[in-house]
Amino acid sequence: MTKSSSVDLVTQTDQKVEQLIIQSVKEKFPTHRFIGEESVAAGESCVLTDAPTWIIDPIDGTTNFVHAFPFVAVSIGFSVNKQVEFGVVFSCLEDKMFTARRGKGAFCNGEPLQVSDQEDIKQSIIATEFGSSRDPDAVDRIFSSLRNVLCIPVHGVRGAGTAAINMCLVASGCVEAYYEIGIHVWDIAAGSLIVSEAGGVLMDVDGGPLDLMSRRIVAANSRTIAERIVREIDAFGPPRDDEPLRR
Ligand SMILES: O=P([O-])([O-])O[C@@H]1[C@@H](O)[C@H](O)[C@@H](O)[C@H](O)[C@@H]1O
Ligand SMILES: [Mg+2]
Ligand SMILES: [Mg+2]
Repeated sequence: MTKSSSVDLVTQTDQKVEQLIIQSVKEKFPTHRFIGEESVAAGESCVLTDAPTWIIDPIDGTTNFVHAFPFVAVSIGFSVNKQVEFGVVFSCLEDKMFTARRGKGAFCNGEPLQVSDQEDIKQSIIATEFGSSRDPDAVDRIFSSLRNVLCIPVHGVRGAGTAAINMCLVASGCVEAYYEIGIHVWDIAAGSLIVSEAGGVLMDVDGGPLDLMSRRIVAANSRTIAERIVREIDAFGPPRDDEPLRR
C-alpha cells in the first residue's frame, strides 16, 4: 500500500512487526510511550516528550523490502528527557546487530565499532538517499547538493536505501559520512547514538545541533568532514515530525 505518496510504501509486514515490538515492550514497561512509524501513519501523535519513549521503525528500507533489494533493517531507539539512551539496528539480511548505549560504546554483533579516521573529504565515500519526495523543487535541491558533494570531488557517493544502515556504515568506518533531508525520527533515533558512540559527530544540515524531529541530518566520522558537507548542502526544511499538520 502507499502512504503520503505513490512512492511512500508500507506493507503488512511493517505493520505486523511494529505491533509485535510495541506489544512485547508494553508487557514489560506499561507506562512507557511509543513513536512508531506505522502508528503515526495511522494517526497517533508524534511528539517527543521527556517520558521514556521507544522510537520504532519496524522496517527501514521498505522500498528495498518490496523489491527484494537486500538491505533492510529494524531500528529501535529509546529516549528519556529527549535524549537517546540506547539504540539497536538489526540489518536483517546481513544478520548484523548494531547496538549502542549512551557512554558505553557501539557494537556490531558484540564487536566494538569505530568510525573512519579519514579527515580528507577527497579521500572519502559519502552516503545519502534521494528520499520519498518527488516534488520537483525538492528533487532539484537534492540533486544540486548531490552534485556539489560529488564534485568536491569525493571518491564516491553511495546509498543502501535505508537511513539506519547508512548510519551503521558510518559507525563501521565504511563511509565517512551520511546526510539526508526528509528522513523521520524513527529512521535516525537508534542510528544517531550508534554513530556518536562509535566516535562520530551529528549535526543539522545547516551546521547547527542535530534536532531529531527536524527531518534533517549529517552524521560523520569527524567535525571536519561534517562541516565540509554542510557547505555543499542546499538546506531546506520539510514539515517537522512534530508539526501537527505534516501529513
Ligand atoms: O520508509 P522507510 O523504508 O522506513 O525509511 C526510508 C529511509 O530509510 C530511506 O533511507 C529514506 O531515504 C526514506 O526517506 C525513508 O525514510
Ligand atoms: Mg525508515
Ligand atoms: Mg519504515
